[in-house]
Amino acid sequence: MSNVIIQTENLCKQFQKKRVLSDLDFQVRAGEVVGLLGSNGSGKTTLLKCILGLLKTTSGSSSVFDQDSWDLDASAKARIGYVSQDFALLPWMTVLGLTEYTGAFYDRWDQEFVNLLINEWKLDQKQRVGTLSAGQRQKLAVIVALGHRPDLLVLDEPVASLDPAARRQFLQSLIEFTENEAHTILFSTHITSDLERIASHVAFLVDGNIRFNSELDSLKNQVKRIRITAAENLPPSLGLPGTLREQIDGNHGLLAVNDFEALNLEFLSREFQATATVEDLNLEEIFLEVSGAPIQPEVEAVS
Ligand SMILES: Nc1ncnc2c1ncn2[C@@H]1O[C@H](COP(=O)(O)OP(=O)(O)OP(=O)(O)O)[C@@H](O)[C@H]1O
Repeated sequence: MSNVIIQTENLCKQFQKKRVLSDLDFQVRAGEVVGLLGSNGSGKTTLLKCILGLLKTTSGSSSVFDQDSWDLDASAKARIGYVSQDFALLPWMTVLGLTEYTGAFYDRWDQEFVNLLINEWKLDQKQRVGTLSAGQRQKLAVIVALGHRPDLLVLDEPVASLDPAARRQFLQSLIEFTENEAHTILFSTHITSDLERIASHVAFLVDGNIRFNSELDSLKNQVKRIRITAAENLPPSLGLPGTLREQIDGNHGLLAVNDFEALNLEFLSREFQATATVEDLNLEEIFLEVSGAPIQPEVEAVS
């Protein structure tokens, strides 16, 4: 059996004349916790909805559990948990009532696990859903999505309304959820620190396409910032492979590269009599480099 859970090939999504996703290839394998990072309006929600068959792709293909996303059968749908950004919960029900009501739709609903999460996340079982705060409602929506212990959990900005303590607790529960059983999680976020805490893989959505989709650690080994000081003025471009950004100012250069391991630093000293300092980047800095957003480090070498 294939361990590919999600697969898109040449996926395009257009709204009227506006192209949001363009020839997008993406893969998520069993057991991965993938954080989808992208700026506002980059198409994260659109991609998640195409994957889940809630939006029809304009062209290309998308599948989940080897089934066409647009044509998922009931058994495939039962293996998915999804929390959208604009989730709706029945306001007149109590917290407990809503979970029990939802559970009736699933064969493998785990009310004991649900009750545990309600307690851990400090929700009041008897409170009416309509009177919950935005953060409490978000917690409940996630609990409802977890109750049938889905093989694939898709969360669109799951922590947007949660305060830092609640975010930490939520992420801890999510980690436990994935550690105990082989679950696959795809979640979109713009909070890179959360992503660093729980994701095994990171995918950047930039200009309608997935720019990187790799393990978090290997991403950090690949993408580096390099400060160069040469004996004489440097040319406008050093022509290094995998350059994401290049700023040259006289004999100083500041580069970001996406394949540091393949880079031959000796070439720099030979060609330009240059010395190079290599800097590690955190995930936020990597995203800014990959997405081509303006960033501010000085070109001058640090002493
Ligand atoms: N139904 C729609 N009709 C027309 N345009 C749409 C529709 N849905 C989304 N869009 C547009 O597609 C683009 C991507 O939107 P999407 O909601 O997928 O982005 P996002 O990355 O999830 O953004 P955010 O981080 O702000 O939630 C936006 O420019 C949005 O205006």
